[in-house]
Amino acid sequence: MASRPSAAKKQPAKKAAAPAKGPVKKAAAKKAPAKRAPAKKAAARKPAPQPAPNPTNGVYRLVRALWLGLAHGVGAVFRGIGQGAKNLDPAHRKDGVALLLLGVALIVAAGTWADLKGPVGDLVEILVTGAFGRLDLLVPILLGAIAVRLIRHPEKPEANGRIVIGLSALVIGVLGQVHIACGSPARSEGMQAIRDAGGLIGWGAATPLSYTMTDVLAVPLLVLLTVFGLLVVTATPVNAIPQRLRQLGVRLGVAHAPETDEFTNDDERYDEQWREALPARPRKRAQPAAAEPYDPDAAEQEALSRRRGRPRRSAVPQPEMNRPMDAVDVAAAAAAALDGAVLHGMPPSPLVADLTQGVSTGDRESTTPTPTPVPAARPQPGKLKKDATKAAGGEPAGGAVPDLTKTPLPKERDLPPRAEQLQLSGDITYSLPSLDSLTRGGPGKARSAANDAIVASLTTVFTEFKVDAAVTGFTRGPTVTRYEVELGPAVKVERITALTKNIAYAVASPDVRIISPIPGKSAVGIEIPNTDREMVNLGDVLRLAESAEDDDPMLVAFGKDVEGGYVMHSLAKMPHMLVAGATGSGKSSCINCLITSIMMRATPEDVRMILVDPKRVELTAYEGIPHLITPIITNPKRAAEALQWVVREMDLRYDDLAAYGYRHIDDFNRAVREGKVKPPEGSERELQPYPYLLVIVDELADLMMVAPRDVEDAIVRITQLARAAGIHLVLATQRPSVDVVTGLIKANVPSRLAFATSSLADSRVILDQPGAEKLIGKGDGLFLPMGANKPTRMQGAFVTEEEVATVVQHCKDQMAPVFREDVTVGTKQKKEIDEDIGDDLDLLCQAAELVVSTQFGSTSMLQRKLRVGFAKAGRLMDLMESRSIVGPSEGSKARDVLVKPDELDGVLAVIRGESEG
Ligand SMILES: Nc1ncnc2c1ncn2[C@@H]1O[C@H](COP(=O)(O)OP(=O)(O)OP(=O)(O)O)[C@@H](O)[C@H]1O
Repeated sequence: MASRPSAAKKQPAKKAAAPAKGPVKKAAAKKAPAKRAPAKKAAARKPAPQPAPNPTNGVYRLVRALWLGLAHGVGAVFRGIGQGAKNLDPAHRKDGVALLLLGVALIVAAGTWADLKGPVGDLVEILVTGAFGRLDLLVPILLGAIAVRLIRHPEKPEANGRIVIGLSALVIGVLGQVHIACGSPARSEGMQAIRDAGGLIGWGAATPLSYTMTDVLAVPLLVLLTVFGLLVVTATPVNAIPQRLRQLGVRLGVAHAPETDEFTNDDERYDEQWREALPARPRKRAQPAAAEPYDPDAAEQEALSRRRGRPRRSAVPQPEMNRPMDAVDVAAAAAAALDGAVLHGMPPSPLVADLTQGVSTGDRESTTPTPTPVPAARPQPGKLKKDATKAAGGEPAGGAVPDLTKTPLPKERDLPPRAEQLQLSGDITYSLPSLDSLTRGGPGKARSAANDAIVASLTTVFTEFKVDAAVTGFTRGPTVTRYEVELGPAVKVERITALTKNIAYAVASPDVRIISPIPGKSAVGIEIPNTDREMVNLGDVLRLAESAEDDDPMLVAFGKDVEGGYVMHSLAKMPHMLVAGATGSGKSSCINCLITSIMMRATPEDVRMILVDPKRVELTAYEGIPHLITPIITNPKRAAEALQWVVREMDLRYDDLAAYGYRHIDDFNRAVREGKVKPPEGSERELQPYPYLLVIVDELADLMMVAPRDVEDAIVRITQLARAAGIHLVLATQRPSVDVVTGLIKANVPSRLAFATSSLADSRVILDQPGAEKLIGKGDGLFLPMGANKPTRMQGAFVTEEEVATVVQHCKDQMAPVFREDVTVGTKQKKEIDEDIGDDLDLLCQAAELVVSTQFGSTSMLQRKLRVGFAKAGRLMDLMESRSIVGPSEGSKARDVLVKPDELDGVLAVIRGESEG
């Protein structure tokens, strides 16, 4: 009814405008007069006040102008202050609020506690006592507490809302109860009666409840409100109350602190052990941004430059340059230069080498001629072991741990003093298992009735929803078929994606995945699981690799993609991979395929493996294969140690690469095979090609639980550098959460294989995109190799336990594994360093080495060579005397040295506390 007159009013205006402007302008013409009409009316009404008496007109204008000027001025001042306050540092603002609250608390305290007189006192009584009743005394305390909290925790603004809500509930609940407890005075009894009870707040909270439900129900409800307020203020969920009470009891000293978590203890103990065992290497963390695309070359270059940044020292000793050499110098230089091997039949010591190097790089200028440096001979590990054993009175020093890798060298040398490489022992002729040991599958179905039925269903859906699209073909993979849909002109791709649920309904499968577009085609792909899925046999994939005559030993079979092509990749090019998916999704089968592929295609000379299986049952089938360099590791702590060993191995390989001038282990190996590289003269080392080292971890989460920092550090270090050293990681986990697959790990592991995940979040962690949550398990995977930005869907290959057993037996029959004993013994023995050595362990070792290798027990030599004061040198001498390394002092004469150079290793082991255990 109301609209009708206005429509009627508009009508004439429209008509009037229409003939002049034409139809296009109709709308504008329609609106404009309608809007203007009321304005005109107002204008017509306005002139009424205008006729002001003429004589006062000027004064009126003046007063108005003055008033407006004043108002603008005051407004500008306040706006300026407001703007200034906005620009104020948030910390100052918070402090200001807190101090303001403190001031208010002070005033309220004066008004309520001290009965302040005057207008402020009256105001406090009206506002505070009026609102809070007899609990007004608590208001200053409350305000004070809030102010103190604001000052102490300004960084937690998110808690403010919670505290306001909690306090409000608390105050209302308590005051309501006080009101009821004081006899529920009504408004009619006067304001004083209400002030003597719970105040207006109490009255407001209790009266409606009492009125509608009687006091009997009102009180428990108000108690509940109070409890709620208390819980909110203290941020305590109801189920955490016992724990909070226990904590409170512990704080008040009436309860005992609960036992610390076993893992925490373990972690601490483990960290402690590593701190003891590892050389003091600065704990540097690489910080590649997780979001940045992985560039292995850049990462490697960066990591390499960091390595090169560290001072390098020559193993070749150089005598001191700045003053005439005395007898001591000559003895020290000669012992080190001739490497002890000539003089005393013992290998050179890295410490001595470093010491002599330190002598030569003094900060003074050279004045004396330098003796010709003699290249240092390389030590013989076998011999070293024997020596270490001998020194500790016939007991094996440091267990069966080979010396050179057990105590990682603190400094880099041009040539690592070791001859031990991972290698096949003897002249074994190793034959690879025959492909016949793996079952042969069929070629795979090309088309089935199920596919035709789905094409029909899709066509029906498009027709029913009136989408101009048609299925133009499909490619059938083992698990899913991808139907290609071409759209008509001007049909949006979104119309297909919007139909996902309808398509899923029509084909009776929830796992419909839409790819838009199919890479390289102007078509939308709809992946729908096959009702008649097929298995992909590992043997079939490997047969293809064989026929392709690709002899890369690291080439492994992954499965078959949705277009029916076999998926194979070289792990050496990946260069590190993350395999993740929910339990039962097919990870272990994938790992089995990887290991079996390696066994089928590579000799232990080509590829060596470290298998980490914290679940204990997944990889037991591979126990004893010759490709292993250590028994399968099931203890997560040992696994963490093994990763540290891999870092050391990588460092040693890099040392070789640097020393012989190669950039990649493949080039070095080729040169070794062609006899192009020779060990330096005097070295007894026999150069061997380095095998690839493949480290497979079947549950990363278990490792990350035990030693997250060390594992992450090691993984990051390995993944950054190991590519050129021929070391590759495969990390599998069924818990792809951010605390397991951390940003750092992700940023350095560029190839990802996702099997079915339980959530979209997991898919994002693995692939940085959704998709894996739509996979259907049992080997259905999305593969994102390094450099690709769209994952490929594939069905993982499968190898049966019997096939694995046959291949393993073949390998085991040919040779036994040659284990490296030092892989997991890094910290096996708890070190017991004598108390009197204290922090001087390193110095003492250096002193012992210097004295024994020079056979010269002089305190002043220690002073000079170790650059320590007289007191420290004397103390070192005393420590050596108490360990029977040197004899007693004979005045100004040098002391007798009681240890022969070939016993030095044992003595050092004893000093380091490694000989027992
Ligand atoms: N590629 C595959 N082809 C066919 N079936 C498979 C494939 N992969 C896995 N399956 C089936 O799924 C089952 C579970 O696979 P698998 O043990 O590899 O899962 P998982 O992800 O390792 O689980 P968990 O983490 O619990 O060990 C297997 O027993 C097998 O029947």
